[in-house]
Amino acid sequence: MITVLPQMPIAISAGDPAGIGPEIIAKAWLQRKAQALPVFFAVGDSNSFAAHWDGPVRRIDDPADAAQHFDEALPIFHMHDCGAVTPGTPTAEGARCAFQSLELAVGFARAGSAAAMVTGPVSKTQLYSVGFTHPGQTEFIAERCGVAKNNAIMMLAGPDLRVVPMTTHIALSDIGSHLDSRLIRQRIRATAKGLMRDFGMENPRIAVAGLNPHAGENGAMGHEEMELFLPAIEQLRGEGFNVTDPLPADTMFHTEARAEYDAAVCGYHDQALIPLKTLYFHEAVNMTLGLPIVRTSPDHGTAFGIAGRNIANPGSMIAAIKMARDSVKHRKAFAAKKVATAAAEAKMESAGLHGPI
Ligand SMILES: NC(=O)C1=CN([C@@H]2O[C@H](COP(=O)(O)OP(=O)(O)OC[C@H]3O[C@@H](n4cnc5c(N)ncnc54)[C@H](O)[C@@H]3O)[C@@H](O)[C@H]2O)C=CC1
Ligand SMILES: NCC(=O)COP(=O)(O)O
Repeated sequence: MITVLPQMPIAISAGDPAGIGPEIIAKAWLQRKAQALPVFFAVGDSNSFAAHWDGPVRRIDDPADAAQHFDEALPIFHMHDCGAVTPGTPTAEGARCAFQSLELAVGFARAGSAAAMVTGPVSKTQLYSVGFTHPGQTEFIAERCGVAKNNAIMMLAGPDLRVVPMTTHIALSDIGSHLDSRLIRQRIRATAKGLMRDFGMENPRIAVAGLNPHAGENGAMGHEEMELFLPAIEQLRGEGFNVTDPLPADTMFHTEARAEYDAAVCGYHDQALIPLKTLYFHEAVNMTLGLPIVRTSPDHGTAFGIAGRNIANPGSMIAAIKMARDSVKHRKAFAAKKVATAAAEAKMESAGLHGPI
């Protein structure tokens, strides 16, 4: 007899209840069939969804029940009542709710009761005001997963462009003191490994953006490229990674240039995110590489200014759900390949075929 296992759902933290998170999750659910989306459930206060949407919801208290309701209603793992929600007007109670839904969704993914997690948009200002001490969700999730923050990579991915900021949510004036050769090596190495594991690439091509105009113009416009970037790049090439020299950042994002690499590793947040969001705002996904779990997110924020008006575009949320699903598949294939390679190695070993000929 064939046992049909229930579909493992994806957990989506609702984000700030006063932002567009609940609306885009609901709109993604409405498009579940047209977009062939996998089963997912929201994690949050089911009442806060009612402030944005009057469609069908079903409270669940076990992720395993999401699949049986998904056709008829949006499954919501209801945490507790988070107070009155006015779209567009964030509150401290709402921020605590967002924090808690994030924590719960990480737990579901870590426990294996969700196949992956997608995070709804949160406001950093709001989270900081209720005691959130991490720069962003990326670092929080990394910590909860026991991953050093430098090995958790924020990658934003659109149809033909993936970007990684080596420094994330810090002031421009602090970038110089954060960037060193070790961080550059960690970021590039983890990016390449993440592309292999989460995107099924064999030998990813990494383009490195110089920090200074014209990538420093041989030291005339800055020394970081020669003193920090090149030594790190040389070492990574020695380890077998496919990495460019630092490239002038202003000319590496046009159509033909993008075809030359699989990910652009950039010095700082806006150097990476401006080209990506300009090209693909409603299609791009924020994905954390280097975690034991799969985590994706829409590329945009809470958009308080349009919350409650039913005009939020769910494109990036839908892309985030699809990317999470695809990444789970890639990870399974990657793990299977590793097992097959290890088995072949063991066979060679036992047949005495290893060692010098
Ligand atoms: N992944 C996350 O949780 C992120 C959170 N944020 C947070 O969001 C808050 C607001 O940040 P902003 O810089 O204003 O960025 P934002 O992405 O919330 O909004 C920027 C602009 O894009 C529009 N917009 C955003 N998403 C949209 C959508 N799905 N459909 C239609 N229009 C959309 C907004 O109305 C606004 O005009 C901040 O507190 C920030 O910390 C920002 C980026 C990512
Ligand atoms: N600008 C990207 C962003 O804010 C996402 O950060 P995170 O909360 O996913 O770490």
